[in-house]
Amino acid sequence: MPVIEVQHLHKTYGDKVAVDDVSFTVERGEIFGILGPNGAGKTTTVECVEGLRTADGGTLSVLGLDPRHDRHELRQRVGVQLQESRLPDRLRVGEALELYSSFYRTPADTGRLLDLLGLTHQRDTAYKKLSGGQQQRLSIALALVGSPEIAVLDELTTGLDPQARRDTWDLVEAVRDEGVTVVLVTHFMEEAERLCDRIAVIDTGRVVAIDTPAGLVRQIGDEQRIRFRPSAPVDLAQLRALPDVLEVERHGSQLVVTGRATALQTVTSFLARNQVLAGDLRVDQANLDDAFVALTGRKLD
Ligand SMILES: Nc1ncnc2c1ncn2[C@@H]1O[C@H](COP(=O)(O)OP(=O)(O)OP(=O)(O)O)[C@@H](O)[C@H]1O
Repeated sequence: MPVIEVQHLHKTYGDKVAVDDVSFTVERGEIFGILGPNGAGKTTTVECVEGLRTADGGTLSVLGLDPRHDRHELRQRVGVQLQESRLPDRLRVGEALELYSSFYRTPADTGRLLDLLGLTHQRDTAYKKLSGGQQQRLSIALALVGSPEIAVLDELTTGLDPQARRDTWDLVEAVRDEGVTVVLVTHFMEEAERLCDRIAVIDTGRVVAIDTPAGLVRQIGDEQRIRFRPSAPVDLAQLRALPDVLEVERHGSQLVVTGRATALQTVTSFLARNQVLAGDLRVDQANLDDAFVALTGRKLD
């Protein structure tokens, strides 16, 4: 049974339609991504799920509860990591965890949580002395301190350097391995691709696709792009006529061939037959970036 069911969610701010028509379900134990550009309506969607905002239309069920009426119960069972959360500068890590623990019926073991999030040595460190990555890890710890069944993490790696980002990804996987269902709001393609079991792609307040990362890429076909510099002139008409080749473009001295999955073998045999060498050969598979462009007609960043 799904732990979250959202159907035809609609939310406006004055005249502005923030969420037009969003539907999705999240199964227990998965990492579910909500991916889309800035302003797509991701945060508004999850805030309605958390009971922090009231939807204007649609139905919501979270752990069998209605966020509109059961906010207090949901707060005990859904951990929320807010975008850009800040704590008082002088509050120490251990103190913050003890304080937040006191809000919950079944608080987590804070020592274990510090250990899980790699903050054991920072227990007595004041918030303002923590690095960006450590502050982010603390905000995840605070989302988990009530032993939630679901954790909602919103833009959790924005502003982190690449290493801290990768460390945070490992942590999210560790959280899921503890049995927590994770809803991850992100506008980073790489993050969604690496972490999520399934992704809802949201654009201008609507869901444009829901699938696994590989499924989203499959939706746009298994095209590949082959780039090389031929050592001798190539007959482009013959190249275009090869099976599996969809398109051939010349970019200066480089040829770019777009083709189906087996196009590489076809193209390299053709070149060998014509005694042409393929210099600087590079093959790119379609990725989630290409899928996003195909689904929404524009790039994510
Ligand atoms: N409190 C508010 N009042 C008025 N408009 C708002 C409010 N909050 C969000 N919006 C607008 O609603 C739209 C959706 O915003 P939302 O924050 O849900 O998008 P998002 O996909 O989470 O974007 P971001 O990644 O930038 O947070 C945006 O156009 C935003 O400007």
